[in-house]
Amino acid sequence: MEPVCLAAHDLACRRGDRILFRGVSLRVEAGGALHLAGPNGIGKSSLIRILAGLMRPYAGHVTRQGGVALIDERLALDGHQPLGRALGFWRAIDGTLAGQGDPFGLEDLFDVPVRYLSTGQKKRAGLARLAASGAPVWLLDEPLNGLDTGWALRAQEAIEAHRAGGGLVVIASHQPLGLAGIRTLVMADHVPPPHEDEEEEEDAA
Ligand SMILES: Nc1ncnc2c1ncn2[C@@H]1O[C@H](COP(=O)(O)OP(=O)(O)OP(=O)(O)O)[C@@H](O)[C@H]1O
Repeated sequence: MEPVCLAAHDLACRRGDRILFRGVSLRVEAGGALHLAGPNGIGKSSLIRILAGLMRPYAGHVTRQGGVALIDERLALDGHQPLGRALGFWRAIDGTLAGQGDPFGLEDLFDVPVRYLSTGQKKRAGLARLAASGAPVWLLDEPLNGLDTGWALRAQEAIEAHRAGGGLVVIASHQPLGLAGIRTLVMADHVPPPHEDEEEEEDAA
């Protein structure tokens, strides 16, 4: 079995003229879970994008072992396709097989165009695509947003099953999470003091 691990060393993130965070190091092994916690705008989504390799860090580096799957507020499914075909498109690209059951209760919606799905149904569709991707490293940006209580529990059960199967998860969430042994990265601990940005500009000049 291929090794599965996500690690980051001394990451800093700059957006516009602001350093959002610095000194973020983390390591999540197979079966592990890490919660990114902090208020709106602190940089959780930015960190997830850096971990996914979609954004370059201002400093530091990330190492990934194992394929990565991401969900965030952008639903990567064609809104004009019926849900069944939209999910099938990705199954063909990801090279995964159909017939993994219907853990997100979508079968009755397969003929409905993706754009007509409700917020929670869209979120379930995103989770179904993620689960079908076969990638061991899950990066989840607010995965429970829009889900009712029952589906939020089912989503967390799917995350636990993924971990039990040797996957790992990093989750940015404002919702309480009931995942066994999950660690928390408090983003507020990594916000630079005010005016540090300007000092940095002077150093660079
Ligand atoms: N392209 C950009 N250019 C400049 N600033 C940006 C850009 N994208 C995001 N930001 C800023 O970076 C900060 C962090 O945004 P981010 O989305 O990472 O926060 P977050 O912790 O995920 O917030 P939330 O809890 O609201 O989802 C915000 O102040 C945001 O306005």
